[in-house]
Amino acid sequence: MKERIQRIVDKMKQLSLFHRFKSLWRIEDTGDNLISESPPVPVMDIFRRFWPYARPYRYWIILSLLLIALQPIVQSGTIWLLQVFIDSVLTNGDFDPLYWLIFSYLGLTIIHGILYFSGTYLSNWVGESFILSLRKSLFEHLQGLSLHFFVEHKLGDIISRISGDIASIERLVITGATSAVSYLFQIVVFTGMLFFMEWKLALVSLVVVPLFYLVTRFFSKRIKMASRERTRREGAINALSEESFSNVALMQAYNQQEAESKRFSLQNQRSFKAKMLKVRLKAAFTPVISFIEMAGTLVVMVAGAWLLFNGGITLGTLIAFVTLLSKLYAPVRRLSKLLNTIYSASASAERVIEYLEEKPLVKESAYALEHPAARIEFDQVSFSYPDKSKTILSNVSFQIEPGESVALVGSSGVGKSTIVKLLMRFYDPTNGRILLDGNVLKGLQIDSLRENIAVLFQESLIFDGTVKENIAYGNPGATDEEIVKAAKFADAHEFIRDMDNGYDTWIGQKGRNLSGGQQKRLAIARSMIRNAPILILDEPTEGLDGGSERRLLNPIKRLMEEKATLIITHNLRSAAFADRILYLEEGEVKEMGSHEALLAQDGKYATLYYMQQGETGHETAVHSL
Ligand SMILES: Nc1ncnc2c1ncn2[C@@H]1O[C@H](COP(=O)(O)OP(=O)(O)OP(=O)(O)O)[C@@H](O)[C@H]1O
Repeated sequence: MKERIQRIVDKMKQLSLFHRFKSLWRIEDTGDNLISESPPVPVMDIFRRFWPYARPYRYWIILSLLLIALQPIVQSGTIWLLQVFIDSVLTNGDFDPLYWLIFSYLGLTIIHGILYFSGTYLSNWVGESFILSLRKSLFEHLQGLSLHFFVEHKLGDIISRISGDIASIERLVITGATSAVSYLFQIVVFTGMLFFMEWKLALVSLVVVPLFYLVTRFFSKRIKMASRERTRREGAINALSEESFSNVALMQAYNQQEAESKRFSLQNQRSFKAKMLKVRLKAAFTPVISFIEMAGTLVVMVAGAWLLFNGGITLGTLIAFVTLLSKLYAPVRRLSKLLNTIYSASASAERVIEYLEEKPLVKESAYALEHPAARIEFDQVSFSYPDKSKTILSNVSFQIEPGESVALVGSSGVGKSTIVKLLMRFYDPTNGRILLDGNVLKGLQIDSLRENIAVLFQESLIFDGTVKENIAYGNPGATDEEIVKAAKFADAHEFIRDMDNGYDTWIGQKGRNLSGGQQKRLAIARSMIRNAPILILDEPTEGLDGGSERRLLNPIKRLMEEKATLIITHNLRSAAFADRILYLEEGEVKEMGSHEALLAQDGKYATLYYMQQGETGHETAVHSL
């Protein structure tokens, strides 16, 4: 016998049945962290964290609870009317109460309808208003985070948290809390009635309460795990879709559709597995709870029968007790199910809390700078990116006087764009100071600093809107005349006029309906209309052919007039017309001076310059301007 059992156990091990059964209820660790898990937060802390958003609606929540609670009372009234109808009208043949019975029945049905409509409408209104204010505040919070946050996090996942995860929190804070209150209320009332009816049997019926608790805890924990996995995978699916479709040209040009589909399917399969685990858990939960309920009822019936035969209670009390017990189990079951919903919603809440806890890297200050002359000074500035050990800039010092232009040149990755990011306060220096008109940048209100800067990014950032809207982005209060003037300055007026709807032409997502040069000129017009005393030009002629480049140089020079300008460029023809040039190497300023002075110095700048001239094979465009 012992051997036979051992053989069965061995066979089970061989088939790894036990392991397979266990793995049916677990999330397998795939080690794939496309979107990492958010830190766990206890449910009560989540509730406390989000309650302030629901607080303004607390009286409406109470009213909707009342409306919901009144509905079963009215329904019970209609059942009572039916009883009166059967007992008085049908059984006794007394037709007197018939008229008031009919009117009362109609009246109660109308009242029930009104209660149902107002209760449903109000509870949904409260829920949606909560989502509205939470989503708005998360959006505003994210807008205030540093650029670094958006470098570190996937855009698709951010969108998935703003849209899907936010809505789940409502199920926890509003629907969850209000339903929990109403179920608890029913449980307290029914338990009180059971004790009032027969306290000994009531005590016996409580035997299964710890079982309810343990089973619910077991399932809730696993449902939460599955929900965390599911929301994480949904974030990954969004992130992959966003990435693939925003690089659709690259994907198609390199025939990467299949590889992208594989990556996408993998995340979908993991999301599917997590969802199926959740379904298994939820589907298994209901029969397990029913089994406990039945066990509780059986225990009560056995104890009741014993009490009945020993003269402790009457048969009527026993039947009424068991009927009432089944009424108690309904809210208990609902409460247990609700706990599962709350735990699964808490997985989404953790993802939102993770973002809400993020703080901007740069601290805001109160001092707003008005109309600066724009004298910029970098004083022994050193910098490393957060959590990175590599020093990107070390002891960089230079000044830009009002109206002066300075070009930053040097090989790729030397830290030119990083200097701009520091000037715009996307980051603060690790050491040293940056000053504007003698004020340390860290002590200035960020908005007031950026209001005084017009920036022409390397990649012309065009958004889905009209030509007019894209130019006016630099100064939302600009008049039509000012927009046209800026476009003329930027040599953009001609091509805009030739478009189907002129300045009202829709230019499509990321300006895909425009050529590279046209996008650049629109971006110049936008910088122009800002009329800020500081100008930053990041690779202004990058990616343009010689003709387009020459056409752009004039508007750029016009844009630079009377502004403190910082130009980043690899193209030394564009650098040459700056008043001063800073040659950077390994995060340090190696040479500084005018184009002519640096050529006379015959150092690294001069070598690079002559090398480029040799490559392009023609004289500097500067002299031809
Ligand atoms: N967000 C970031 N986190 C960590 N390192 C970064 C980050 N951004 C840039 N770097 C690193 O900082 C260094 C300087 O980058 P930066 O963009 O300033 O160079 P650059 O001189 O402007 O280069 P390019 O001429 O190619 O545009 C590079 O080594 C880059 O890898």
